[in-house]
Amino acid sequence: MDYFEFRNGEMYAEDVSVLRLAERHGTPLYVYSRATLERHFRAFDDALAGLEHMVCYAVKANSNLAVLQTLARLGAGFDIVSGGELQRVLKAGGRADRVVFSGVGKSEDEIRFALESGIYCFNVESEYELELIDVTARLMGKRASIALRVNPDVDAKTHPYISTGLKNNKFGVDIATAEQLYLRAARMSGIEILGIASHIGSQLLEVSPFLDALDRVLALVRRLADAGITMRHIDVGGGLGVRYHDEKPIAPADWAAAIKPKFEGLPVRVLTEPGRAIAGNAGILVTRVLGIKGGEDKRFAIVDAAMNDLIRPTLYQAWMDIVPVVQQGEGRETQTYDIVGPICETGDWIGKDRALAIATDDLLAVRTAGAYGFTMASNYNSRPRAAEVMVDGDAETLIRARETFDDLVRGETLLP
Ligand SMILES: Cc1ncc(COP(=O)(O)O)c(C=O)c1O
Ligand SMILES: N[C@@H](CCCC[NH3+])C(=O)O
Repeated sequence: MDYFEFRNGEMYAEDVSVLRLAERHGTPLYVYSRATLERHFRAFDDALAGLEHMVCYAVKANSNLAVLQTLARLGAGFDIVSGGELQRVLKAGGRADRVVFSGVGKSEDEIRFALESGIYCFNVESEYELELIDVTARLMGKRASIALRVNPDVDAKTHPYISTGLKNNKFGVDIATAEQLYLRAARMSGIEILGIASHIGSQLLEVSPFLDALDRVLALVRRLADAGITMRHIDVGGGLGVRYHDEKPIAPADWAAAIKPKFEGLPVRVLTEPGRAIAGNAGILVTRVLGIKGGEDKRFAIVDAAMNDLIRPTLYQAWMDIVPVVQQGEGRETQTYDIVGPICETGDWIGKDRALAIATDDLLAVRTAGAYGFTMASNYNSRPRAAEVMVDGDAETLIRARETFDDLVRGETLLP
């Protein structure tokens, strides 16, 4: 559910007209709803009530500072995958001691920055990384808290590009060899073992892969306990899906109800790292129809948003809902369009074969664009990145200004 609704045929973001937002801030424009972000975070937090837990919002989904600040104020933890994301969390007022640092390729600089900042835990993804964290921590006179991110080899039944927990995915430590690595870690003086993590993929629409992965993780937890290594937390990774089209997402409460019995009698803290399920439906991308071309065989609506603004359709053949911001019948016949951007790539499309009653200058909203929208944007074709606006009730704040042409050449040097 979200707070983008139609009133008298016109789309509203909470209590603000999307048409007005586009007039004020131009297009393409990302619009976020603060109430939606808050409600989704609370849905996870409430669902895990009764268990000691920490909901670590996956910053990669949407790292706008105001988004992070909104969640930090609710007491969120954060899942980061780079030093840049840590910087953003700290700048937004997030607490370092609620940060877990995932990612397959942490650099020494990033590890040092995380240790200096006092993060809660590194999710370690390989033996060489464990060694690097150990050495770095010792040189700094510190001990690094870690969890091993184990790869449970479970099919999450999602798009191959966003599956993370299969043996042939690059993520994590093979669960079969993890016990040996824990035993090594236990002997490292720069390392303190805190827990165990796994992550099986994103946009998951079934609970069973979570349960399969958890069973494998818990079997390892028991073996480790026998070896004298106790886990203080278990990070149950795997991102709940959202509705882009006709998917039936799992509610956080149902997910929590399914996993809770597994933790009965286990004195551990439960962590989870939702990104898309918190931010996805909290955002739309507003774009203007620049013109229409083609005829009977093929019609294109050229819009001012492109794959540099929203790459999900191009990258994953993702279906994203596209709706007119103002539903107006007059002078508009419903036709089938490919909705394409101005970028010089055949693959630059936002939607294909969409039946829409639209005309030049109309505004369209791409729904469920709050996650992996702006964060995956680029300057390809030297296009300035879009502005971002946060709506809160009937108030709005420009939380990131549109880039200018000057921004596009800033920081570069001509040869002498
Ligand atoms: C380790 C880790 N944490 C969190 C996420 C966020 O996933 P989602 O946005 O599906 O919740 C991902 C993405 O797959 C991930 O790999
Ligand atoms: N960027 C992906 C999800 C990646 C999840 C992170 N491992 C998407 O837009 O669906």
